[in-house]
Amino acid sequence: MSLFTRATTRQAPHGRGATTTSAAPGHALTVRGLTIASRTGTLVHGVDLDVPQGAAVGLVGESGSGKSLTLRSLIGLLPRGVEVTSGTVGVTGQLGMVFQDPSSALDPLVTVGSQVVEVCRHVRGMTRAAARQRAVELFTEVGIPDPEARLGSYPHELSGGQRQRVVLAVALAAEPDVLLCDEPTTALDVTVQAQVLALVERLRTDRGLTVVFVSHDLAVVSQVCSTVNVMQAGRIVESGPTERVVSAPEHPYTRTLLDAVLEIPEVEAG
Ligand SMILES: Nc1ncnc2c1ncn2[C@@H]1O[C@H](COP(=O)(O)OP(=O)(O)OP(=O)(O)O)[C@@H](O)[C@H]1O
Repeated sequence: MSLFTRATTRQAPHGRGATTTSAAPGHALTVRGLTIASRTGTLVHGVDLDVPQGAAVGLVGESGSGKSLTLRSLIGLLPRGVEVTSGTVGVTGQLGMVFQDPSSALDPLVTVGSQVVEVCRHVRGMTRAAARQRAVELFTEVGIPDPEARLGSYPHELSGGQRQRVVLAVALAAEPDVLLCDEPTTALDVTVQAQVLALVERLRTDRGLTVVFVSHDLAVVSQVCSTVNVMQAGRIVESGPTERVVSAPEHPYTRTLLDAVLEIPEVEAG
């Protein structure tokens, strides 16, 4: 299942060393000194993050820089053997998570409609009929054509883009306030990726959702996020408004990420 939610007031299993509080006023998330370690050593070193309510904030860095662990720790989903050793995580509202690969996020043996219905019933306490109606509404909201008919489809019967839309519908079924997105478009081709990014942006503005968006691709993050945090080797090395970070990067590593984006040849539309 791709979705995990929790209430702020409940203690989440961040790890032995974490303290959970409410976020600073006006913020959905306030993270201070987040440190994550495994037996082999420290993987994330004292990360600070400020995510204002309703904003889209990006976390960008190459593979292995610690983005996923940072995101997963917020929702208590660190892998076995990895834990938060110190830090404060302030959360206001419910968190929902969308993972990179829609094929593994969805159960291949259950129809996509049932996967949304299950969340509506178990997280929202809806009756079966109300949950089915809600599933149709959510499929419509995320742009799945012929939503009633699509409820009965299995994940393999949908395109990659449609599967990621279903994953978003499953996440939205729990009515989260904050959507944590871990490379949600990486498995998609460029055109579909742009559509899903536009959808995330629309959901943010229409629903007033807060979005935390993780990607290795600065170009992708800059399409969605007004603020970006650049992560290298478990540390945030630069943060700021995306426009400033992209136009006048201060850290050499950010410049390297930008160069990587600029080296990609432009593809003609059409
Ligand atoms: N289960 C684990 N046990 C031990 N070390 C781990 C575990 N998972 C990740 N790591 C290590 O923690 C570091 C950060 O990993 P993380 O997955 O957060 O990076 P990332 O920036 O999200 O990269 P990717 O985009 O490839 O997932 C890496 O050095 C990785 O090898």
